[in-house]
Amino acid sequence: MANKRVRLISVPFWMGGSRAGTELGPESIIQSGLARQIRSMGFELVGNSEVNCPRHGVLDPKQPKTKYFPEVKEMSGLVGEQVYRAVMADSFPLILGGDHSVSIGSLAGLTGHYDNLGVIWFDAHGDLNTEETTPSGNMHGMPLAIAMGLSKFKLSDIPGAGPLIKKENVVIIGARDLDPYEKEFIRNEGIACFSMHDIDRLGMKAVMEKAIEIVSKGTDGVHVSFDMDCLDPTEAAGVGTPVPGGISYREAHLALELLAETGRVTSMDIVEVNPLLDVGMRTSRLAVEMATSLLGKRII
Ligand SMILES: NC(=[NH2+])NCCC[C@H](N)C(=O)O
Ligand SMILES: [Mn+2]
Ligand SMILES: [Mn+2]
Repeated sequence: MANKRVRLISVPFWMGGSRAGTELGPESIIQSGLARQIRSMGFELVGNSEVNCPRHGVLDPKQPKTKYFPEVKEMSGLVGEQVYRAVMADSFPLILGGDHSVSIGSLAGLTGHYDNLGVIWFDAHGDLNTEETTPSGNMHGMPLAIAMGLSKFKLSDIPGAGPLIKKENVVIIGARDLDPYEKEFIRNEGIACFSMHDIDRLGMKAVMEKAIEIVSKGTDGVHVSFDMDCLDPTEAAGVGTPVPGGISYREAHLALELLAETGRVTSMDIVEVNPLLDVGMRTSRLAVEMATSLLGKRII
């Protein structure tokens, strides 16, 4: 990778998933050796900051379809600011969640700089729900919809955010638990979604080649959003919404190694690690491996 400066941005936030534990994710990932490993790969760690996001919230019974909305919005603004600053200082933002609503902030900050950002969304889920379609009211099921401008709450409602993410610049990888509206939307809008079926059928190498082609076409940056629940729960148990039949350890490494080789990835977030649900620190350690693989770590 060309950019040798990495900035770690910790976001201890849980309210997008309405379940405590993901606020402990960043600390646990760092404790698993992330900074040391990044440095030993020859990167300069230019910062390691924590976003001062809301830690507690009160559920508003009148807003069951957008739980903890004020907190999610506040967090997104704060994350966006730090991500934007990192990009402007010519460093690679590596954002540690937190639940997946953290990516609303990542994308707000990134679009402040990139006009035509490509996004690869590794996830068991689509995260394409809106306040109209959500089965849970949990906002970690909505970030991709918000980023594309499908919900009432739009990326552009966050100060500093730039243009919405374009549908043709998005690729979802690892999906296996989509809600009815999400399926319909993916089909009707022709969103590139490589489900577990596609990974089984084509193999991860072919899937990644197609995905890379899609996010590279005409884009000025590529963001990788890595929801740890894309992985099989036997590898990554420490997530709030595990779904059987996920991406294997080797498939995940291959995917991220192929992305690293392109030299086009400009930012990453790693989300949904919940140390309270983990087996030891396995999921956190795996998160470190995912990050270093994307940054270019190789076996030989
Ligand atoms: N980032 C996640 N883990 N999202 C899970 C979303 C689950 C479900 N689709 C929902 O909207 O509630
Ligand atoms: Mn997700
Ligand atoms: Mn998920």
